[in-house]
Amino acid sequence: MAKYFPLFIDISEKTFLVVGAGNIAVRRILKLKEFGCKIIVVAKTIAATIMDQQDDRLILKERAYDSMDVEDVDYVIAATNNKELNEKIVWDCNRAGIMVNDASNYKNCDFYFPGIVTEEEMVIGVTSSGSNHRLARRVASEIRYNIKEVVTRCKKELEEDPNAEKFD
Ligand SMILES: C[C@@]1(CC(=O)O)c2cc3[nH]c(cc4nc(cc5[nH]c(cc(n2)[C@H]1CCC(=O)O)[C@@](C)(CC(=O)O)[C@@H]5CCC(=O)O)C(CC(=O)O)=C4CCC(=O)O)c(CCC(=O)O)c3CC(=O)O
Ligand SMILES: NC(=O)C1=CN([C@@H]2O[C@H](COP(=O)(O)OP(=O)(O)OC[C@H]3O[C@@H](n4cnc5c(N)ncnc54)[C@H](O)[C@@H]3O)[C@@H](O)[C@H]2O)C=CC1
Repeated sequence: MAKYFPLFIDISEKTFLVVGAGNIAVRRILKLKEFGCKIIVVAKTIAATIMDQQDDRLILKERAYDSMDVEDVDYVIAATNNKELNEKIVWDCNRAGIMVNDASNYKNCDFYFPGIVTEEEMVIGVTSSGSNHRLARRVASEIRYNIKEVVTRCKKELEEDPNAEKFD
């Protein structure tokens, strides 16, 4: 039975702390940015791709993580290449009652980061419930490829006949 429920949360007024700024963290930072939240990044080394994107919604702190960093944030993503450190971040968050995601250990996550597909106002999140990351990626990618056509066609059909339901 699937147990990860896709809550759609308004994060535009929320603050994320992302610890780490390598490949995985950057992928997530760029995706989160599309949803308008404030993001604080703490990392010993920050990837060049986001270095020039600093503004009042993306704060970059190039230094080692400190337990105090989880104070006053709403959600935390632990995405360093040090599993023990990610685990410590999870511990700090659990103690402070903050929702946390550990990119290196599916067992440590309060929430998963899904494969995300957006098309205009439509948002689709894909997860395999932590069971098969490659499959989640593949399925998200296939939906990404088809989404524009599906949304455009459904809109057109609804405009032509709002009562004609194709499927239940
Ligand atoms: C549980 C979860 C927790 C979380 O939220 O972090 C998690 C955990 C882990 N992923 C790992 C590996 C990989 N993850 C991917 C890809 C994605 N992983 C994503 C989400 C999640 N990953 C969460 C729910 C996953 C689910 O739904 O099943 C996606 C959907 C979203 C995103 O990451 O942006 C994104 C597709 C994005 C897209 O394309 O749309 C690939 C493929 C690739 O990158 O090409 C690989 C290599 C796999 C291989 O090679 O087999 C490892 C081992 C790390 C290590 O070995 O060190 C762990 C840790 C563990 O399993 O404990
Ligand atoms: N969930 C997912 O989709 C996937 C998760 N992973 C996991 O994600 C993690 C990160 O992987 P990558 O981004 O490829 O690593 P990376 O090596 O590209 O980046 C690691 C980042 O952690 C930072 N860091 C290390 N020690 C730190 C400290 N004490 N304080 C602050 N920052 C520190 C580094 O400065 C760097 O920015 C790994 O643990 C890996 O197991 C890997 C593949 C996919």
